[in-house]
Amino acid sequence: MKIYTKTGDKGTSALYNGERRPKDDLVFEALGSTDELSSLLGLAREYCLEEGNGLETRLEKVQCILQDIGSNIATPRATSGPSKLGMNYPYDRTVRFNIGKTAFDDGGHLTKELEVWIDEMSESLPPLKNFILPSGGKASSTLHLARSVCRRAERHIVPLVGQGQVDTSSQIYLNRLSDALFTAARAASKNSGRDEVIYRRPTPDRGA
Ligand SMILES: Nc1ncnc2c1ncn2[C@@H]1O[C@H](COP(=O)(O)OP(=O)(O)OP(=O)(O)O)[C@@H](O)[C@H]1O
Repeated sequence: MKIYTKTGDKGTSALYNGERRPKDDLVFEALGSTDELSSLLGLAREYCLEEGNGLETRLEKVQCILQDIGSNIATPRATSGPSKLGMNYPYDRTVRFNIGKTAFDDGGHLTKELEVWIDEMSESLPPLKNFILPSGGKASSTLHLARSVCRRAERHIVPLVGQGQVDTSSQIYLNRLSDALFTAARAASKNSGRDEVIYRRPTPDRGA
């Protein structure tokens, strides 16, 4: 089967439940920013490997989770049947994870994993006293870029969660992920032996 079906040429595309919407629908904004975030994490992973900072395994897991969040976004709750949403929808509260098919309810466990990772990394970082500018080598700067795209993905997902189209766990995970990526950027900077560049209030150059 060819990758180009040409069905998107008129500016609409399909969701996982078969529904077609214009490509500027919020759901595609959210899908697009999640996809962009995963692509950036792929680049960050390459730099992490080059710099030998050991962050790449965690980032790969995050990319897999983003894939699940993408499926969650692409399958609006109200207009999707159980065959698309998965076995555990409506959620079975006795089940620890409800990440069957396209439902995304991690019971807080994947988010907790991010918190543990943040706490571990923070232990060996100096306390934050200033604004940090995206900097600190290629891995660090790419992680900062990923962090800012993560926040855009969160902005896109918030209204969809508000409308009941996307699961709340996806939103909570993205919120924690931006903190994890910020901390990972700091850890990568430290590992590369580069000073964090901090914000200093700019003053006019002499003669200006
Ligand atoms: N511009 C876009 N931004 C974000 N997500 C998109 C966009 N276009 C498509 N998608 C999503 O990605 C999925 C795969 O993309 P694909 O390129 O096959 O879609 P298409 O443009 O509708 O089809 P085709 O490229 O074959 O004409 C789509 O089913 C849709 O959910």
